[in-house]
Amino acid sequence: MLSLAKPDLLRNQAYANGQWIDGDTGEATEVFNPATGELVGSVPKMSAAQTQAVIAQADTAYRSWKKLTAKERCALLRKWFDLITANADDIAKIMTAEQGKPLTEAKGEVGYAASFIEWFSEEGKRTYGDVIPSPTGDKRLVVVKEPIGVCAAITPWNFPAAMITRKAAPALAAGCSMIVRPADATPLTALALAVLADEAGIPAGVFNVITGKSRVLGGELTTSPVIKKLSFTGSTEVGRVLMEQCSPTLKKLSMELGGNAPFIVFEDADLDAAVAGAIASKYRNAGQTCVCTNRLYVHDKVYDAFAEKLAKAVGQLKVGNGTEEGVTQGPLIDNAAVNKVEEHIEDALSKGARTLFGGKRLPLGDNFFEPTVLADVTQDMLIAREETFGPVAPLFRFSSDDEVIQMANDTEFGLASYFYSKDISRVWRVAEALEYGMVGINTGIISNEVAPFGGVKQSGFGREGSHYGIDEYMSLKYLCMGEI
Ligand SMILES: NC(=O)C1=CN([C@@H]2O[C@H](COP(=O)(O)OP(=O)(O)OC[C@H]3O[C@@H](n4cnc5c(N)ncnc54)[C@H](OP(=O)(O)O)[C@@H]3O)[C@@H](O)[C@H]2O)C=CC1
Ligand SMILES: O=C(O)[C@H](O)CS(=O)(=O)O
Repeated sequence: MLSLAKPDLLRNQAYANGQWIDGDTGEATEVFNPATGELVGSVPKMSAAQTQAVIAQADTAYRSWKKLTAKERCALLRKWFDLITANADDIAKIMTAEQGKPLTEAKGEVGYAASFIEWFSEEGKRTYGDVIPSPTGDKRLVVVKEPIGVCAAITPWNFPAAMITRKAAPALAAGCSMIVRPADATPLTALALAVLADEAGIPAGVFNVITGKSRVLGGELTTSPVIKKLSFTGSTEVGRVLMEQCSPTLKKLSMELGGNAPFIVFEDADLDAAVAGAIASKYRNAGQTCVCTNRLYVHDKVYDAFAEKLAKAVGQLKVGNGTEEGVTQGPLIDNAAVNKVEEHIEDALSKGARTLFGGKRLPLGDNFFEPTVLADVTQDMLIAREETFGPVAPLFRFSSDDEVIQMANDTEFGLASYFYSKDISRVWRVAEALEYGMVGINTGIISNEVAPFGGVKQSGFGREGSHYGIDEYMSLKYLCMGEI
């Protein structure tokens, strides 16, 4: 049993229209600790009819919520931010129990999640429109921004708090209501956020967390004409399905999908900095983030030195239960994730790659895998084309800028990319040539609340965070006044 300072943060009911509710299917989804296999909690399986009722209630709530001033809405968001910050330790414990990430990372994610609420509690007061100089003397032209309406979010298990607030905060700040359907594996963190939204005084029906079968609830959220916006974070495959389901009702969409990030080490790179950046980018959340480095391209002249340094640094990582002191890598989310890691490693080795470190499951539990470094990896291997979503760093060689840019761009994905070089001319040339939504230059960590997060190509579209993020939840209205 989790030891929480605020035990009522751990819920076994869904939260809708300001009420804690059971599912009318009479069934529940159990939530298990990926490190120990222990039961952490359970959540109800709501029905399609219940989901439809939540959508109707969220529509009613939206019509009142949008009438508050931005300042009034943002004051409530600020209270939510303050409560999350005050309860960060408890939320982190719940997150580590259901997702597995080390407590230090979980605490960091709670701060990251709260930062979106803080940011949009400020941005919400700056949704400025335009006054346009009229082309004719008898007219006056004005553009105003308006909340788009009832919104839905379908979120993944890898960031159980931040992927929710990165969507709910701008939506609520803009004057929308929001229905979140979190992943079955990690619903408890989302429900803890709902406890605090309720305590902050966010009105009933404005922020809702529903639980149940993804296809059943997602089927209602994507097809209801009342839902005007869907924001999804997850795999590209599912993103395509949801986009198709949303098309009859022409919803506004944000799609934060899969990645295949290149990490390029040029011959003039600071190798120690590059190793630190590679560790940060590759092994965060045990490699289970969409912006994790998936391929490392190292110039021939520094390949051996970098490989040796990286393997040594990876050997310092401590794998274990996220609640243990000093653990830097927890378990993967489930056995399927471990199987995918093994498949990528076995394929690479069978085609000529070498293991520099790791490469095996750990006897700590079903979902633990060694942080791994592979050498002599080539573009024909699975690991070059598919997102591993696990703690494996494959090293590729290159000998020229043109060659590595071609290899880095040789993917259907375009989310995050990284490179290390001290040559300012090369920095600009490579940054402009990389076909990605985000480029980390001499850093492996690029995510924050003030910058636009998102991708191109098959990594999706739309931007989250930054001053762009709130426009995803608003629409423009043009007022044309004649007879002046
Ligand atoms: N671009 C980004 O920011 C991110 C991208 N991803 C990508 O997602 C993948 C890993 O995350 P993962 O959670 O497994 O991704 P999935 O796409 O499988 O799941 C994401 C969410 O969608 C739900 N879902 C799945 N199928 C459907 C459906 N048919 N209808 C409605 N909802 C559905 C899942 O529910 P449930 O799990 O309960 O079945 C989950 O809540 C990787 O490819 C990763 O790169 C992940 C995180 C961030
Ligand atoms: O879902 C993810 O992987 C996150 O978007 C990555 S980040 O925003 O935490 O970097």
